[in-house]
Amino acid sequence: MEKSFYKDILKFVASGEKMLSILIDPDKFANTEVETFLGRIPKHTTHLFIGGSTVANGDTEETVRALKQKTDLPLFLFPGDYSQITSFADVLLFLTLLSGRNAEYLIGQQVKSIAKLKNTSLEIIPTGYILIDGGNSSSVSKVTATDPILQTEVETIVNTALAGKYMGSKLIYLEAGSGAKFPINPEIISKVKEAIEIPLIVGGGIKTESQKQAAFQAGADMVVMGTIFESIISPPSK
Ligand SMILES: CC(C)=CCC/C(C)=C/CC/C(C)=C/CC/C(C)=C/COP(=O)(O)OP(=O)(O)O
Ligand SMILES: O=P(O)(O)OC[C@@H](O)CO
Ligand SMILES: [Mg+2]
Repeated sequence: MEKSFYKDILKFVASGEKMLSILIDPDKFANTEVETFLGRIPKHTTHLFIGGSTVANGDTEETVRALKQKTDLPLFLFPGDYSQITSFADVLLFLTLLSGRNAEYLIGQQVKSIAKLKNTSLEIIPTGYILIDGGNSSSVSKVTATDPILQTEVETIVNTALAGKYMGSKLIYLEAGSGAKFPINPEIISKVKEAIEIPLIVGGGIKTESQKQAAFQAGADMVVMGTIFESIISPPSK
């Protein structure tokens, strides 16, 4: 049977085994030090996400190729822009920014990406992406010119996740923004998890083991950590 990274995620969820993804921003990553990086991220890392809100053209592909040579971890593209798509990765998280009302990030980018998807074997996973206030102004908010949903707007967050599910999202990603001051409140995570059966990803501002465990206990199936691991290696002179 053909390999499916999405089915693997469903297996994790079914067994109750939690997933940890480390986010690599190609602009802040030294490709020559991939081995050092891989040696220092947590042993229980299950996935690598590669992407950034703004990444110079070609950088994502170089980083993906460097990683591919040194690891068997699944490489998931988590792009801020369709130009970051490269067929050397395993999966493309086909994001739609459900929290915003900017048509460019609801459908514009997705249409632009199609030319890049012809002749690739990337597995495409429709992903409803919901930006929630993390206490500071995030790059995603700036780049997309959209406001995050406030953490007090729990019903709106839950309804947004459900609407995403009915529109076909196979994953829901609750995002507090890279480098968020505070992560998403566990209460929000549990309310969303109660409402949707599809796998739930949570990220943004998670820096400590206890924050990670709190997200898992509340119902996150996968936690994404980025900024906290960026200091392991820094790029030469980007
Ligand atoms: C082509 C497709 C299907 C999607 C791309 C276009 C869409 C809809 C993107 C969603 C909105 C967006 C801009 C997401 C960016 C996600 C991301 C990689 C965040 C990480 O942000 P950093 O670049 O680490 O931020 P800092 O630079 O502040 O650390
Ligand atoms: O960089 P941090 O704050 O860990 O956030 C990770 C990810 O959710 C950002 O898109
Ligand atoms: Mg970042």
